[in-house]
Amino acid sequence: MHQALSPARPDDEDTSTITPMMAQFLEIKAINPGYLLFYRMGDFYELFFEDAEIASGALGIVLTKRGKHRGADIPMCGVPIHAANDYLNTLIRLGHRVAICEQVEDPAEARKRGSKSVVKRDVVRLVTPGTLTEDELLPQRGPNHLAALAMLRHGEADFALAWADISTGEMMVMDITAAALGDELSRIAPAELLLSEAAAEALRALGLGRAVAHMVLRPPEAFDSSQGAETLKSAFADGSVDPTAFSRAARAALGALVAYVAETQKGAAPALRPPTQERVSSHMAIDAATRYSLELVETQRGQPKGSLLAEIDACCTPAGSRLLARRLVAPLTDARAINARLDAVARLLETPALTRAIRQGLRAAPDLMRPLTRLSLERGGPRDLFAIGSAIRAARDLGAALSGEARLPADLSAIAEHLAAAPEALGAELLLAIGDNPPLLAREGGFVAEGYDGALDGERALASETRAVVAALQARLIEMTGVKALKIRHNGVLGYYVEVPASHGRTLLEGDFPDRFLHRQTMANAMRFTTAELSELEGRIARAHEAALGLEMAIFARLREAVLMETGALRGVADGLAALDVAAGLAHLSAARGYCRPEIDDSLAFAIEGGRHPVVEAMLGAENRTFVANDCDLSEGALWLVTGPNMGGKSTFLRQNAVIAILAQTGSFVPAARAHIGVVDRVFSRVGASDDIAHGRSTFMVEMVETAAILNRATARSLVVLDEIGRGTATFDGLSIAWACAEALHDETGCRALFATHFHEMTSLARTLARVSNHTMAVREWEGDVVFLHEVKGGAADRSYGIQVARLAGMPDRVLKRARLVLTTLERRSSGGSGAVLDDLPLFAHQPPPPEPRTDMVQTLLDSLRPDEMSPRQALDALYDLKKARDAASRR
Ligand SMILES: Nc1ncnc2c1ncn2[C@@H]1O[C@H](COP(=O)(O)OP(=O)(O)OP(=O)(O)O)[C@@H](O)[C@H]1O
Repeated sequence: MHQALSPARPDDEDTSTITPMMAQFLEIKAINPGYLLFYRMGDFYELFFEDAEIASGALGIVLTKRGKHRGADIPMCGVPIHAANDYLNTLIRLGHRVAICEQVEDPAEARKRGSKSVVKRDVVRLVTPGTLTEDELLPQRGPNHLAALAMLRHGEADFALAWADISTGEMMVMDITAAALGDELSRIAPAELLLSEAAAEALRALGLGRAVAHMVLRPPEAFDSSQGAETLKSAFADGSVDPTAFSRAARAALGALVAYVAETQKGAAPALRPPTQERVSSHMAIDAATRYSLELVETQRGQPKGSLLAEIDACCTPAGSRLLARRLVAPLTDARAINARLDAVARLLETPALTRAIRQGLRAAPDLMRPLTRLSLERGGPRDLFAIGSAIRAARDLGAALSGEARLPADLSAIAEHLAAAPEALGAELLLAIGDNPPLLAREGGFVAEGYDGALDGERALASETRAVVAALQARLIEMTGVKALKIRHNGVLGYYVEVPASHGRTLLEGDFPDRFLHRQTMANAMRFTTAELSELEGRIARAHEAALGLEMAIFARLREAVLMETGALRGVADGLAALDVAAGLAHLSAARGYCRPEIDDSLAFAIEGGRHPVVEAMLGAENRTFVANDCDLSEGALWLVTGPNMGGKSTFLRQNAVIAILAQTGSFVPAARAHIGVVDRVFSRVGASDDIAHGRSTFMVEMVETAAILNRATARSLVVLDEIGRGTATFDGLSIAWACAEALHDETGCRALFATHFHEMTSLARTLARVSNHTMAVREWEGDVVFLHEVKGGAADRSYGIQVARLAGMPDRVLKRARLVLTTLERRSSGGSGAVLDDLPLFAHQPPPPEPRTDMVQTLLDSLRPDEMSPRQALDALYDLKKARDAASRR
């Protein structure tokens, strides 16, 4: 958590020994505790004291020193302005927060106050992980959330979580219980979480002390609900937000969030949207362990590539990808809403030419929300205006293409309406006004297209006509002075000046010329003069430049204002584009991968025919291997016990069914031949457990904690997918726990469940529990090897084939032989009915294995020889091989 980085305060200082600049630094530093201070000096941001030490370590830049403070050197390091974003990026990723302190007056003004005076500086912005707006600093295809957690205590603690993506202006809020906090924090994945010390304490007590990497402690008063209501009222001065519509906790969370945004953006108003209220029950609950187990948005190694999201994301725009990511981690639970999304995908699938055209149009549509936010924060530039213009044009075209279609499903016609409302005139004006390849920032000018503004064109012409004017003047002066080598030149010190070779200098210093030519410099071989005419020309050009820049800035301001006036419509357009991109992307994916439309209703069905795992299928496809499709029917609370060898495809089968449920409720078609799913309220998947060293919990402990959570939270509507519960402890303990869990899921929860186990004893549950049935992964034995068919069939596995799998893995022969011996003994004993097999297991009566029969290898070699087909050379080689084999056998 963030603390003040430097305790130094100006009033602690002996001010007589510190320079005015250092005094200014310390003052600014003191009012921005917890931030690394980027202190602007010329073309650098400098950092001092502890900030410099932290930054030089984090950024790998040289730590130097500058002057002394209380007798000690002041550590310093600096980053050049032009590369500041790269350095900021690194610091923010490491969880630091940075205060950007700029010079806020012209150094000339400061000089007027005396030679020792310091240029006024002020913090213009606080950069924190959750409040980024620059494209270079933001994740391209994912959201960047800032969240605030408010906690009210009356008996039980009541929480509310508010979160926003500052770069797009979306803001959400949710009342939430302590039990649901972990799931929601992991779904929202805030880049930064604001909370009070008391709420942080509560999170720690819930085992969520590390649920968010960057937590920022705020004082308790930041979470005052009446203050929160006031903050909301003034942030949405148009009355679009009624604070009484939210609970007390929600007002507190929203207030803290909005106030922090204002504080970090230093009063520039970000284009936040009125908050949307979410309810925990409106989406399928997927806890952190399930998200991890199913590799929804990243793999278990933390890579986006290889995740389910990466596999199904066929979107053409970053905004579409962001929306898909949001939908995938929060699938819907309302069958009607899910079907509405599926209708849109189905319709686009039926009209491939339209879908192709839409996707092409989307590729030409730049991101709309991030430029809009930057403009509203006064951080935008011509490139943002141009992007908005292009997006409007693309939206109008797409809207027209959609509206031309008959009988559009509801979701698509809502999208078409949003797109048709794109402010056409504004879009056209922006594209007319801004020239090609516009710069990021407006300050240098040169971005308004030629022909857009007559007055601007006039000023520009004047500035560019300079060359001709100078040439004419030079010719006149040559004629007047008779000095053929006279030249008009320009430099930064003199501006425009006349230069003549030294030998002609005298000419201009005599007669009437000194009235006209003012001597300025004598060089080794030239003399320089200025003239009134040249000064006037200089002034005119500078004024033309200034006037052109002034006109451009006025045009920029007017266009920016016009864009901001349309914020509401543009948000609708952005939403429409993103939703269209998701639907078209999913239609494209379904066509390419042969997905089917799932049948979704409020029943308790879960019937999948020919289901596949999208990621494993794609991976196998890349190697020209085929995925074996499998059926699964868990309707009405059925529990499938799945046994079978390792590597047989159990984990894949378990995961694919959970993934199909999630995809279906996200509104996507699914990798199956047919799927009928009654809405699932929660998915729990524990496949491939890992230990949690960071929390000091062993694999077994993690598994037990997670299984306990499932038994406590699953309902009859849930889908539970469990892999090898109880394998991490002694056989009988493990078996007993697995047995009791299966019974509890069947008798008490009654949920739809897949339960994979290596305990073959459990298969007898099918005889006593009505909805339990046995299934196994088919294998074939061939010449002592095991071949996995990856096919799920009814019945129990007869053996586990562990030793064969170990052999495939390259386990040494000696060890395999010994294992076979142990296995045979164990099997003989247990089938003999003796309960106490453990005491005299061969584990404790280890005999070295009998030596290999000497002839084995020699025999094999001999058998393989075909003397009639051998050349003399091959026969000789075979003889050597035989001798070698005999020697090796006798050494054993
Ligand atoms: N249905 C399938 N069709 C084709 N190949 C498959 C199928 N299912 C799994 N495989 C292949 O088999 C490999 C092993 O699958 P999986 O990890 O699901 O096995 P497992 O039985 O869970 O093994 P373990 O118990 O050791 O974790 C996969 O990486 C994949 O290459």
